[in-house]
Amino acid sequence: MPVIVLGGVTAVGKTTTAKQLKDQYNWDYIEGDQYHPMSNIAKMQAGIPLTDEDRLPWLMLLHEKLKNYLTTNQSCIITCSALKSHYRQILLTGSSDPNVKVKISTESVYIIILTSSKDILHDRLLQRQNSHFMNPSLLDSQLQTLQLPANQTDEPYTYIINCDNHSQNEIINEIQQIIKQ
Ligand SMILES: Nc1ncnc2c1ncn2[C@@H]1O[C@H](COP(=O)(O)OP(=O)(O)OP(=O)(O)O)[C@@H](O)[C@H]1O
Ligand SMILES: O=C(O)[C@H](O)[C@@H](O)[C@H](O)[C@H](O)CO
Repeated sequence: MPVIVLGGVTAVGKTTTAKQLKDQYNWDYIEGDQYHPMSNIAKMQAGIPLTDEDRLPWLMLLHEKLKNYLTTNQSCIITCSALKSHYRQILLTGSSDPNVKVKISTESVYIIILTSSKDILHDRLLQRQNSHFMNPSLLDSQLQTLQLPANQTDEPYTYIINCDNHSQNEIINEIQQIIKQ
């Protein structure tokens, strides 16, 4: 039973893709943004980038969710930017100590980072700026913070999908291929 974390910078399509997967498979769906403390939402609204410290309690909460789904062998899609390798490690270990080893079984975990070009993201952010808390001015810092896995050996559970020139159905197909492997 897969537990999928959909990551990537703001406006890359995490929520859109998660909702389509939920509708298609009837899997549970956890919208990561709903677990940010209000202080984080206020910072993002004000155009202030989150720090590692700001993100830590949020990542820990999402780790608990992920762990519960894995231990009860239920499927779930979690949206969570998971921009840095260290954040993905926290999602899996529940600890910010890089020396703590992953204790959960990662064979059903798929952290899928969606990517897209800055121009596309910029246009999307401007289009939705009156209906979403995220301040479009944060795009640069999101892209600077994004750290893709160096190689599959370092992060065997992390995958990347470049969404440019892909229809929504093609993105879903790529995810289906990843979880079938
Ligand atoms: N593949 C796509 N093609 C065209 N538009 C898209 C695509 N995916 C998402 N969008 C649009 O881009 C905007 C951002 O999408 P979405 O909310 O899914 O991104 P997100 O990664 O969840 O963003 P955030 O993390 O900032 O909440 C929405 O207006 C959505 O309709
Ligand atoms: O790690 C982060 O900086 C945040 O999670 C952001 O990515 C936002 O929550 C999201 O993009 C807005 O929806």
